[in-house]
Order: sequence, then structure tokens, then C-alpha cells
Amino acid sequence: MDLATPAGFRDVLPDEATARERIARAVQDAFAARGYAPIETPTLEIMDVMRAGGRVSASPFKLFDARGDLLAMRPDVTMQVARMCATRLVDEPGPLRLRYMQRVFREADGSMRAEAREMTQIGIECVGASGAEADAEVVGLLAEALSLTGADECMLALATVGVLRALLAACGASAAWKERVLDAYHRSNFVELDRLVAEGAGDGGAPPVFAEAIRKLPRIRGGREAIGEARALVGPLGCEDGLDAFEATFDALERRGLGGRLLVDFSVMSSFDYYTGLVFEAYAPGMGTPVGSGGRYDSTIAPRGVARPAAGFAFFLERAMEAASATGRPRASGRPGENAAPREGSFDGAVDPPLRIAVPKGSLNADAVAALAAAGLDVTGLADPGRALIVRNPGVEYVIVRPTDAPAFVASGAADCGICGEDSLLEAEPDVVELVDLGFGACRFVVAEPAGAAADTLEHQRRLGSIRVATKYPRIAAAHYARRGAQVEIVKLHGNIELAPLTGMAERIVDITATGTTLRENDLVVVEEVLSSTARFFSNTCAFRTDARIMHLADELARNVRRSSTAREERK
Ligand SMILES: Nc1ncnc2c1ncn2[C@@H]1O[C@H](COP(=O)(O)OP(=O)(O)OP(=O)(O)O)[C@@H](O)[C@H]1O
Ligand SMILES: O=P(O)(O)OC[C@H]1O[C@H](OP(=O)(O)OP(=O)(O)O)[C@H](O)[C@@H]1O
Repeated sequence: MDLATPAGFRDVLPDEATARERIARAVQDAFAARGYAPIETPTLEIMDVMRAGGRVSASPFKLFDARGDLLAMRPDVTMQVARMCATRLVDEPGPLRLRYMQRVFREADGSMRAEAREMTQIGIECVGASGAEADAEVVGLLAEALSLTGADECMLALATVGVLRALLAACGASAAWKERVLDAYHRSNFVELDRLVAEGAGDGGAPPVFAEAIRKLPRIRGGREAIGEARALVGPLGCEDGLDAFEATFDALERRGLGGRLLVDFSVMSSFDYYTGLVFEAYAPGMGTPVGSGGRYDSTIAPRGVARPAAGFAFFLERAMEAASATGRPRASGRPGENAAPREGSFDGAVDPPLRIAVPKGSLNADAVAALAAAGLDVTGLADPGRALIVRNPGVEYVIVRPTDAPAFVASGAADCGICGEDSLLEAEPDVVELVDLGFGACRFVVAEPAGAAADTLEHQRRLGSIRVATKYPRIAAAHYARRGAQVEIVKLHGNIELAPLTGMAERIVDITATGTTLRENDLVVVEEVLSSTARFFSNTCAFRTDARIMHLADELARNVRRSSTAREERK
């Protein structure tokens, strides 16, 4: 008999269970002292209810019940509370102050399979109260709860979603363009945002003043002054929605003594769909994923058509305990835990732990090293590291990775930021901030088949209803064929993809081509274009928000890209 626990699940031993019990009691007591009453929600939830709030976190376990309803083990509790308030609590006079501590079930995405699939969510919802004091109450309680767990070095990043909504509503762009902008915000893809803005009004985009504001907004960050910066950006366009309330909330939190733990960051709204005002996330030093998050979601609870104000948060007990006990990831030098406060954009290494950058080996390596050197980093030893996998220089630490692994290193927080091809990011779909198109490593993804095989491929398709497509990039290939509505069977290979149609293993391939030499030498021809790719500089989401050196480096890299493209233009 195999005595293992299911993947992503674990037993909790007495030591840890005792600590969990103590912390949970302290946190629940603190919530209760503020008038929050306990609730419980079902472990299984109807999928449609979960989806009512927009994007849902992936639940690893779904099943049909005997009535034919599609159920999921809850990945989140907020939508369940919203449902509870819209139904059985609908006639209760507000404000309702509710607290919970429940297990939730999450599917770790792609490369992050080592993550837990069962976690303990502790949260509150405050329904029926609005205004700065209500918002500050919620944020203040998150800070207090995290302190009670021992994770008192957590930083809180705040934003309000009203500004972006107002910009999109007023800009006059096409619905499709606005949808793409929102999607780029959600995916924290600044490169795509820049591209959409550059498209211009002619292609359904926003006129330049609005487009520029939409591009700049997620880059606004700092302390209180960042609110003023946002105001200066969107005020002239009449899009200050929610900023007064946001400022009042910030003041109220400062009055509660939380000023030193607050970051204003308008990219935080990337992660949310159903929020209508304040949004916030809590980051612990050295941890690659947020410990908790929350916000105001006034229109979600709309019983009998009447919206009810609501705000809340949830945090993961396990992550908070990890943040408290440690220390985050092991660091080769510098003291862990020091990188909580937003830091200045310097690389002197005197105070800060070194910035850790994932650098691709292989064909992108030389250009990546050159770009980092041109941005002012000390790249000594990086071009020729021998068998060393980590190169340490003052203020910076390079981890040398296979390009396909770079997204996993950065998304998990094992590296603060990194470089790899856009193709690797598209394939891994990691939760990272995509910051700069570095321009090098240009290649195309194409569908190819042996020259003269078109008729055979068609016949195969006609007889069997699908064809076999070999690729190293199953997600990119599947997305391409899904867009075209064509049925294929994907054969995943790790290299020398061209062999597949030459040996009868598949009819076609989806693969990278740059010079076209490999296709030519193997007598393959391109039958479709899929996408083109260049190298990207990208960042861990928490590191991006708490470490000012990353934006500084992104700015330097982007400036150099612009400089070389201007020089190229001038030479023409
Ligand atoms: N002709 C090309 N062939 C392969 N990759 C290219 C080419 N041109 C540019 N690239 C970029 O370089 C990256 C791959 O680099 P490289 O060939 O060194 O690694 P790999 O061995 O294919 O990947 P891994 O080691 O991660 O499996 C691609 O992801 C792509 O972004
Ligand atoms: O158009 P070209 O300039 O000839 O480049 C294309 C070749 O490069 C890539 O292979 P890679 O070198 O990454 O090796 P792999 O087959 O092991 O992936 C790709 O898979 C092609 O085989």
C-alpha cells in the first residue's frame, strides 16, 4: 500500500497544529472584538455562483452531482459570502460584519505544481458600510491579523480601480480594444499595454491623451505622493473617480499608525475583477506570492437589484506563518527579511540583499548579458561562468537557468526578475509582471510540414478528423488550433521537433524558426504563421511592488532598447 497523501495535501503534526490553533484563536478573537460574527460556507459550491464574480481561481476538484449541477471544491470564500448576503441575510439590517476561517482548494498552475492545493483562508467581509473609515477598518484588520500571526513585516500595497474604469469609459475606444487593455492589466503585461497604446485611435484604440494615461497609470507607485501623481495624470481628463475616497482611506490608515507599511501602487488592480473601489495586497519580505488580498466589491451583492456596499479580505494562514517563521527564500548573501520596504533604485549592495536575476543560458545568453551590462549592472563572470550556476556580484546575484525554466523561477520568487523569450512566457502562463520587450532573440512560431505533403495531410484530416502536431510548446500550439477551431492531437517532444513529420510520428509541427535553415535542410515548408516572439524582461509580482530596483532596471533596459532602435532608424 502506498501511504502517501494526495499531491498538494499534507498532514499537520502536533507542533504546527498547536501553533496554528493559537494563531487562529488570536486572530478570530481580534475580529470578534471588532464585532465580526463567525460564518461557515459549504465546501462544495455550484460553479455558476463562483463564476458570478468574474475570474475564479482554478479549483482542482470538480464533479457533477446527481441533479446535474457542476460543483467545485471552493477555491475562495468571498463569492459564497456574497451569495449568503444576497439570499438569507438579505433582510438583515446592516452593516453585517462576518468572519471565517475555512479550507480552500486551489490548482497550482503549470510549472508550480509543488504548491499546496489545500490552504486555510482566514478572512472578513464587512457588508453594508462604505466610506473611508469602513475601508480603513478592513485594511487595518488585515494588518492587525498579520501582526498576530507574527508576519508583522508585511507591506500593504493599495490602489483604487475607479480611475482605470473611468479612463476606459471616457476614452471612446472600441469595446474590443478596452477588453484587450483590461486583459493586459489583469495579466500585468506592460509590454502588451504599450503595444495597444501604440496602436493608436485609428485601430479602435484610445486617442493619445487617454492612451498615455492608461499606459502610465500602472507604473505609478510610491507613498502618499503617488496619489497626487495619479491625480495629475487623470484629473485633466475628468477621470478622478474614487481618488478622493482613496486618499481619505490612506489618511485614515496613517492615523491608525500604518503609514510605514503602505505602498500606493496602481498596478495592484491587475489581479481583480469584481472589485469596485479600493483594492489591496499584502506582501511579506522574501515571499514570492502575496500573503493576502482584498478590496471593495459594492456591486457584487445586488439582491433584488439593489447594490449593497461591501469590502473584505482573505489571507492564507500557511503563508502568513511561513512569512512569520522565516525569512522567505534562502539568500546567499544579504540578510533575508530586509527587502520588505520599497527600496531605492541603487545596486550598491551595502544595505539591501542582492537583486536576484534569472539569466537564460543558451542562445539568448549573450544578448541578455549585454543588455544587463548596458543597463549598468556588474556582469563580471556572467558571460563565462563555467559550471557555476550562480554568479554573485556586489548588489546583484545571477541565477543561470534554461530559458523555459525562467518563468517558474521568477513566478515562485526564487528569482526577483528575469529574462526569457516571450514564447516561454506564453507557454508557462506564469503570474509575473511582463515589463520590457528587449528586442533580441527574435523568432517566429510556424506550422510546418514536409514539402509536397499537403495532400497527404488533408487526406489524414479527412479520414481521421484530426491531424497530429508535434511541438515543444503544447500550450501555444493548442491555443493556435483552438483559435482556428481545428481539431488536432498534440505530440509533446523536447527537441529536434522536425523529426516528427519526417519519421511519420506526426503530420505537422509547431516550432520556432529564425533563419529558416533547419526547416530548409530538412525539406519542411511553412504552412501557417502562429506568432512571433522576442526576449522579455519580467518580474515577480511581489518583488515588483516592494523593490524599486526592478522598475529602475526596467526603465534602463527600455531606454537602451529605444536608443538602439532610434540608431537603427537613423542608419537607414
Ligand atoms: N532559432 C531559434 N531557435 C530557438 N530559439 C530561438 C531561436 N531564435 C530565438 N530563440 C529564442 O531563444 C529561446 C531558446 O533558447 P535556446 O535555444 O538556448 O534554448 P532551448 O534549448 O531551446 O530551451 P530549453 O533549454 O529551455 O529547453 C527561445 O525560447 C526563443 O525565445
Ligand atoms: O530557423 P533556424 O535558425 O534554423 O532555427 C530553428 C531551430 O532552432 C530551434 O531548435 P533549437 O536549436 O532550440 O534546438 P531543439 O531542437 O533542441 O529545440 C528550433 O526548434 C529549430 O529546430
